[in-house]
Amino acid sequence: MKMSDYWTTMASLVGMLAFCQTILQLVFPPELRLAFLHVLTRLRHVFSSHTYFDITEIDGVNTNELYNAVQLYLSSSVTVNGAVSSRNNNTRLSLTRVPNSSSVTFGLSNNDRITDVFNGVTVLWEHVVVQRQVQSFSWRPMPEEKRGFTLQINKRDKDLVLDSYLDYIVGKSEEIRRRNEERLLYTNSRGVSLDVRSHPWDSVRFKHPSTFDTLAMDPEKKKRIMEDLREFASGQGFYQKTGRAWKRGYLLYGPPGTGKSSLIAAMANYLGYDIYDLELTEVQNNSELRKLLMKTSSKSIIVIEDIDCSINLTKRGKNKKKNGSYEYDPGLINGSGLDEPGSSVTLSGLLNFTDGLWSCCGSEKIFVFTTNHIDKLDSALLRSGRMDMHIHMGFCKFPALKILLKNYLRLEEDEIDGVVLEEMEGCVEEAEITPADVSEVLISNRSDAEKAVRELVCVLKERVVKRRKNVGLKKVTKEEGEEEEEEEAEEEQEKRALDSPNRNREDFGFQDEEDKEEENEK
Ligand SMILES: Nc1ncnc2c1ncn2[C@@H]1O[C@H](COP(=O)(O)OP(=O)(O)OP(=O)(O)O)[C@@H](O)[C@H]1O
Ligand SMILES: [Mg+2]
Repeated sequence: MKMSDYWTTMASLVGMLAFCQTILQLVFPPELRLAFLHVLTRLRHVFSSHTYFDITEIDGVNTNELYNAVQLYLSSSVTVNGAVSSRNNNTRLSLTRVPNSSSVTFGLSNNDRITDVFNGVTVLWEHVVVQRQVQSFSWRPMPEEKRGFTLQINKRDKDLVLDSYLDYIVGKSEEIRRRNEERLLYTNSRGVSLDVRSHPWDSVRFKHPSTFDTLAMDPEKKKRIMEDLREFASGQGFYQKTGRAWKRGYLLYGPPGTGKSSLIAAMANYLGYDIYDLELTEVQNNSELRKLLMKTSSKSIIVIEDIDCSINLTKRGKNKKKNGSYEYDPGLINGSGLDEPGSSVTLSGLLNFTDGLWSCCGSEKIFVFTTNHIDKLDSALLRSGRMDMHIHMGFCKFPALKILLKNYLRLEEDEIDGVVLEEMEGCVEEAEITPADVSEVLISNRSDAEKAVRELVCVLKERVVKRRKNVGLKKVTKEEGEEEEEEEAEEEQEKRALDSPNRNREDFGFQDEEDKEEENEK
C-alpha cells in the first residue's frame, strides 16, 4: 500500500470513530456512554497520526513553569506575527496590558489554535480552557477554570519535540523576558490564603534603575560580587556534581542609606531574576512560610529586609549570653513547640529553607538577608556555610564618591579640580557620610555641577568638625563616667561588705547568677 493511501484510510477511520462518539452521546445512558467514550478516545489516539501533549497551568500544587513559558513564547509578538502571517489568519488573539507594564502582550483566546514551525516541522497549539466541575469538598480552593495548552504534533516528530522544541521554548521565553526587561517584584500579605490561581504572592512589574554601574561601592568588592553572581548563575553543573542545592545566600549589613536595597535591585537587574520581598512580620507561622517559599519560582532572589526586626530573637532571651549575643538553642532550631498554629515564624523554619531539606525545593534561588545591626543576629544565622557571602555596606569612601559624582553630575575624575578632589579624598572617610546623604547633596544641586561639588566639600568638612567635637566630648564624658563609676563601685562595695550577713559569699564563688548578670549589665 502506498503511504498516501495509508494516511487516507487512517483519516477515514478516525472520522468514523469521531462519528461513533457523537452517536453514543445521543443514545446511551451517561455511565455507559462515559466508558465507551473512554475506549473510543483511546482507540482514536492509537489510530491517529497525531500525538498530543497537555501542559496544564497547575501541576498538582505548583504553578507549571512550562505553561508560563509557552504562554510567553506564543505571546511574543514575533512568534505571533510569524504564525499569523504564515497560515492561520483567523486566529483570535487576546491583548493584555498588565498594570505598570510598558508593553502589550498577545495571548491565545480561550480554545483558539495557533500553528508554529520549528526546524521545518509544523505543530499546532491549542489553548484549552474548561470550567472546573463544582467540587463538594476540596483541601484547598481551586480555580474555577482549568487552563492548559495542548500541543498537537505528528507522531513521527515526537522525538524532535521532546528533545529540543520544549527546551527551545523555555530558553526563548527567558530571552523574551530578559529582552523586555520585565522583572516581577512579589510580595506577601497577611494570612496567606492560596488564592484562586494558587499563588499567595502579589506581583508588580519591577523597574528599579539600580545597576552595578550606578552602585557606589568599592570597585574590587563590586567585581567580586559580580563574579560570584555570574558563577552562581552558570553553575548548574557544579552544584549537581558537588551534591549541593543550587542556591546562594548573601547577608548585607551596614547602616541605613548605604545601598543594601540598591544592591539587591542591581543583582536582580544583572541576572534578570525576579524578586520575592518576603515580609516575615506578615507570616503567621512556619507552615505558612513553607507554603510561601514553595511558591517561589527558580531564577529569583528571595529577600528578607531587616532580618533582626523580622524574627523575634528575644524569644531566645533566656539564652542571652554575657557578651550580648544569643546562644544557639537546639529546641528552637528543631522548631519544636513553635510550629503550632498561631505561633510565630522561627529562625529554624527559615533556615530549613535556606540550607535544610527544603533548600532543594526549586533551584537557582538566591537568598538575601539585610540588617543594620549584624551584632543583633543569631549566631545560627552567621555560622559558616549559612550565608555564603557577608557583604558590608559601609560609609562612603573615595572610590564610591567618584562613582556618585559621575552618576549624578556626569563628572569624570579628570574634570574635577585637583585641589577639590584632594580635599574630598582627605575628609570623606572621616566624615562618615552615607551614599544616600551624598546623593541628597548632589541631587539638590544637580543643575550646577560646580556648585554641587563645592556644597559637597562643605558638607564633608562640617561633618568632620562635628565628628571631632563629638569624639572629644565622648572621651571627656567617658573619663568622667569612669571616675564616677569607680567611686560608686567602691562605695557600693564598702556598703555591701558592711550590710551583708553573708560577707564572704562572693569570695567563695557563691555569687548568684542573676546578681552577676545584673552587675555585668550595669
Ligand atoms: N551604595 C550606593 N550607591 C548608589 N546609591 C546609593 C547607595 N547607597 C544609597 N544610595 C542612594 O540612597 C538611597 C537609599 O539607599 P538604599 O535604600 O539602597 O539604602 P539601604 O542600605 O537599603 O537603607 P536601609 O537600611 O534604610 O534600608 C537609594 O535610593 C540610592 O539613591
Ligand atoms: Mg533598604
